Amino acid sequence: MPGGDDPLRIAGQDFGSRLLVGTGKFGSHQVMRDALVASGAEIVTVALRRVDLDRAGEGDVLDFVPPDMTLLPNTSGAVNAEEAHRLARLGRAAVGTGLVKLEVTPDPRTLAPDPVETLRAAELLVADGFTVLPYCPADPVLARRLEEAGCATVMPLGSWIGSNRGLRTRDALEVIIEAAGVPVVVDAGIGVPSDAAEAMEIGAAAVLVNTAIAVAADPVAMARAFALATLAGRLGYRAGRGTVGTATRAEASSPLTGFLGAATAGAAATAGLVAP
Ligand SMILES: CC(=O)[C@@H](O)[C@H](O)COP(=O)(O)O
Repeated sequence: MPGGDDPLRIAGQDFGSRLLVGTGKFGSHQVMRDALVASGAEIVTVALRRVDLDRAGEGDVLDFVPPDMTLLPNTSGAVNAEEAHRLARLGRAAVGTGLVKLEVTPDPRTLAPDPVETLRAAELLVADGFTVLPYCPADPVLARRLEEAGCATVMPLGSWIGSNRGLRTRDALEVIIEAAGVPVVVDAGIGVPSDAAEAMEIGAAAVLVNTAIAVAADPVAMARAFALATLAGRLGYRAGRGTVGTATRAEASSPLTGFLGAATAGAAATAGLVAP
C-alpha cells in the first residue's frame, strides 16, 4: 500500500512520497527523467503549454516522465480564470486526467498567484468535474475559501517561484496548516533540502519542488537529497517536537546531580581538593 500507515491522500488516492516535483528548467529531458526517478516522487507536474497536445511528435516532455508516475498538468501561463479553464480542458483531452494544478499568475515580475482569479477558476474547474490543486498566496482566508470551493488541496507559496528563497511565508503557512481540512502542499521557492524538511516539520502534507532540483549542479543527487529531507521532516513532525525553551536560560541535557555528581565530588575529595 503506498505510504504504509502514513499515506499522502489526495482526493481519495494514496501516495507514498510526499515530494511532488516539476519538470521545467532541466538541462535535458534525460537528466529530468533521471532526477524524477531519484526523487522517488509519484506526482509530477507538467506545464500544459509545454506539452505537445496533439501528441504528434517524438521527444515530447511527456515521453520522459516514467509511466508509473501520476501526471499533474498545470495551467502555468494563464493570467485569468477563463484561460486557466481553457488550458485545463485542453489538458484533460490530451493527457486524459481530471487532475489539474491551477496556476493563475498575471504578474510577470513575481508570478504571484492572483487570489481573485484563482478562486474564480477553482469554482469553474470544480463545477466542470476537475480535481483541483490550486497554487495560491499564503493567505489563510483564501486557503479556506479554496477548500470551501471544493479544491482537493491548497498549495500556498513558500516564496516566489524559482527564487530558491525558502519559507519566507512560514508564519502564514503555519496558520493555514493548522486550519486546513485538505492536504497543504507547500509550493514554490523551496531552495534547499532543509527548506523541504522545515515545511514538513511544521505539518505540511507535502512539498512541490522544481527549480532547486533542476538548476542544481547535480540535479539527480539533489533530487535524492530532497527525497530524504522530505521524509526526515515528515518523520520529525510525526515524532512530535519537544518543548521550546526560552532564549535566556539553558536546560541541562544531563542531570547535574546523581551518580556522576557524587563520583566527581568523591574524586575531588580523594585528590584533596575539597573536604570529603
Ligand atoms: C513547476 C511548478 O509547478 C512551479 O510553478 C512551482 O510553483 C515550483 O516552484 P519552484 O520552481 O520555485 O520550485
